[in-house]
Amino acid sequence: MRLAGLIKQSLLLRVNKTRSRLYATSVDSETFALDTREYLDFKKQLRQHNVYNKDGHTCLQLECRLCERYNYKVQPASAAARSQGPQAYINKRTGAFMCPHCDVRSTLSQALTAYQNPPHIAYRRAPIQTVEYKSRFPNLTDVTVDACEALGIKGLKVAQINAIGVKYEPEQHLLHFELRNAAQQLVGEKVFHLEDRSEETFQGSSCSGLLMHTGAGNKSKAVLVSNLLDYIVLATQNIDTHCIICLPHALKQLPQECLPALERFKELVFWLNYENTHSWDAARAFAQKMDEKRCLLIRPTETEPTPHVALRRRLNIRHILAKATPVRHKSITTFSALRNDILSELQNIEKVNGVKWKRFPVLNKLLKGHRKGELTILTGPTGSGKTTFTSEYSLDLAMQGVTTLWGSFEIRNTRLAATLLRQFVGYPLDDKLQEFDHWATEFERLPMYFMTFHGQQPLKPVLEAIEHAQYVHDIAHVIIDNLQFMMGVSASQRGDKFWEQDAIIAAFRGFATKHNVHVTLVMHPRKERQEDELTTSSVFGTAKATQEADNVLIIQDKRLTAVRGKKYLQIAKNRYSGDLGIMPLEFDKDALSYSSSVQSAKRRRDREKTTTPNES
Ligand SMILES: Nc1ncnc2c1ncn2[C@@H]1O[C@H](COP(=O)(O)OP(=O)(O)OP(=O)(O)O)[C@@H](O)[C@H]1O
Ligand code: FES
Repeated sequence: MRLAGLIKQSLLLRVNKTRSRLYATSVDSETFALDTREYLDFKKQLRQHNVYNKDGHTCLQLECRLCERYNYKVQPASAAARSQGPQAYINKRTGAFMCPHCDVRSTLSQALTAYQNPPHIAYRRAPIQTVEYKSRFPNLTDVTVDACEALGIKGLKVAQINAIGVKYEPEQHLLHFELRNAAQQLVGEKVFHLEDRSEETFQGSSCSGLLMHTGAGNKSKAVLVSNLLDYIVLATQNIDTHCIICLPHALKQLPQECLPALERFKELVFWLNYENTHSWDAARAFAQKMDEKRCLLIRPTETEPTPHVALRRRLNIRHILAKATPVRHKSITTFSALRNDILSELQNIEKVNGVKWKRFPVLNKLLKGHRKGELTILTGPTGSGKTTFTSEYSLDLAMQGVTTLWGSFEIRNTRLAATLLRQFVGYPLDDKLQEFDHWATEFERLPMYFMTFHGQQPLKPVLEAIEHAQYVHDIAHVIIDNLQFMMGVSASQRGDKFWEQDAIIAAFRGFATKHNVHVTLVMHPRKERQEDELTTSSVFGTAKATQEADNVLIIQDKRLTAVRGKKYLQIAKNRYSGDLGIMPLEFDKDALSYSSSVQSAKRRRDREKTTTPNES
């Protein structure tokens, strides 16, 4: 009981602390810094406890469990129902946890305890806070005809301005507008002094208020304006495609508490009043804060002035709106758009390094691992074991859960699968057929798929098949053995052949990047004299192949040219870490394996077999 009291007290204290912090300036509200690891842990917890959440443009939206409004015992089971309850927001840049219903803001770690499910027996949720904003203007009336005329907006009727919820304060001769947050709570007010045409903003403990005219229907687009005159002009135009929103502090500041109310919009058009170059910079900063991808701009020009000037000049407001251009081009990005990804990469460097091979520790040392989105080219002389090696290298990854798609154009799928199975088992099954069922059942559990193409194939259907498999089966690794089989028979001229190969490599490069899939291409080298060592330029075709590839692996066979020559795999290009080197390829014919670890395990087993009878 004492513990319960303590927890309740401490939670209340936290909430109160947070509330008092809200009284400070909005600069203070930006001092939260996202701890990426904490954020990822939080998300993991949400997933584990099946808490409704939605990744939005600037915030993670989730059901609020902070206060007594959330009752663990009577929660609706369906996610749809839970998405209707009180929603809280976590700013993805700062990590601030905000609940507009109770006007509470806290840090992630403070909020975390509320999401344990079921909660600790002694845990008590904070009491519900009521958001109470008391207006400074108790004597508001409907807007009068005189007040409407004093605005000086051409053609504006008093009924129109009253219809959008504007009120009039006769004593101070001002127009009054309500500021509401994401939960539609009244949290502040904005006024327009008719005497000197100045504006003022008043907010309560929260700085989350926006002035919003939604009109009829559920709109997914909004126009943002920076002053009340522009707001009145647009809100009285009956624009049925966009909500009209007035920023609370023009271009001076945009507190992060305002962002949750903008989450539902897929498109935000900035039609702002840029008084000076500073305000242009501010607008760009706002766009970044709101997620540039959904922001469009109307640039201040003679033909596209701010809304109330446009109305005065009898310009077509809807035409100007339609001309808004995206802030961001889909092919151009900025460092700030990438910074969270970079941070997350740095914090998860082991994951970024990729999946480690169990059979090839040397490859781990040099390549660091197998990563998605890369293009690997493997080459080597005819019959040197390219297919056998690729088969084992892909099997190793598939055994660790890398979903793999094989495109074997050279050898039939049955033969390839037989090789994979033998490598999986570690010995041939020809004289142990009784074991076949057992091993085949085990093998079937691997996430491996095979394309049914065989022989010469055009690129297009192959890419379509891969794209389908990638979507349906979440393929992470595609192997094409080998590339020369995708080249048309008709391209007999040398020049055409090179061009065609380059085009195929470029297509796979693009595919790897676009779908974040690792593509391994097996290629024949250009014909060179056997005694010459293969180099990256030995890869058949132009330099394009090696330029496009992230990794180039070459099987070097020195057995034919030197008495004590060996076979090894040379890492001739490694874009990720830059480490080059070689991996000896000792072959075990029984297991069709090049793996030193498989071979030493086998030697150990053999030794044990021979020593055991003597011992017994
Ligand atoms: N180091 C080795 N020693 C002996 N035999 C090997 C060795 N490596 C592979 N082999 C065998 O050589 C044969 C050819 O191997 P594989 O098909 O993998 O070569 P490839 O380079 O893909 O051939 P191609 O150039 O025809 O595509 C296979 O039967 C394989 O078991
Ligand atoms: S509903 Fe979120 S804190 Fe009360």
